[in-house]
Amino acid sequence: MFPERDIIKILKRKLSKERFEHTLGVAEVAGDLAKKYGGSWKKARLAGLLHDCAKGLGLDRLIELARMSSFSVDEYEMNLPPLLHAPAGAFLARQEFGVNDQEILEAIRHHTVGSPDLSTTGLIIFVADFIEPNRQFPGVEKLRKEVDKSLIHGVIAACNQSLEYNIKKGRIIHPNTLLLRNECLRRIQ
Ligand SMILES: Nc1ncnc2c1ncn2[C@@H]1O[C@H](COP(=O)(O)OP(=O)(O)O)[C@@H](O)[C@H]1O
Repeated sequence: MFPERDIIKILKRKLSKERFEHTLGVAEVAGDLAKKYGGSWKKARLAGLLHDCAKGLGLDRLIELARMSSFSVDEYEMNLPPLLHAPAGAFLARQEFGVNDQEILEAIRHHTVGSPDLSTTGLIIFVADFIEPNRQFPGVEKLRKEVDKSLIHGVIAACNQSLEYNIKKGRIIHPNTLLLRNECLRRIQ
């Protein structure tokens, strides 16, 4: 696996300026959340750095990478192109960046819609993607406060945000976001 500084150099070349800054923001917040909530700082940072490594690739390439990925890609993802950079990213993280740690790869693979059995690193990346400092959307401050309460409260609020946003947009909803929300609600009851 490459050292962090080499990964950052490659990402700077591959990603747009905004996406690169978002990536650094997610890595920073993910590291802080790992310290606060007992995850691995190193895994959280690496998963944060690499979570969007496939963002910006064309649809054909995304489909190709997602098909090659050892992670299964479901019908929702195959039919919703904005979701494909997650499984494609997990594939690239292993092939191009030499990441073999399953927890990091799964955090990347599930970062967009979530999954009911996410690890601590997976939960951290899922929320960090919403609250990193460059994110500005109505409700982001409220979401940051929920993350301050607990990681699980933060994940529930992030699922709510994502579900409400995608419903308002009239989109087909990937059910994993709802399953993750239910699982987290069960954990705090
Ligand atoms: N459960 C879901 N069902 C359908 N689309 C979703 C779901 N969750 C997220 N999305 C959509 O997936 C896309 C990619 O999300 P994300 O990777 O977080 O994008 P970005 O980092 O560019 O904001 C967004 O358009 C988002 O609305």
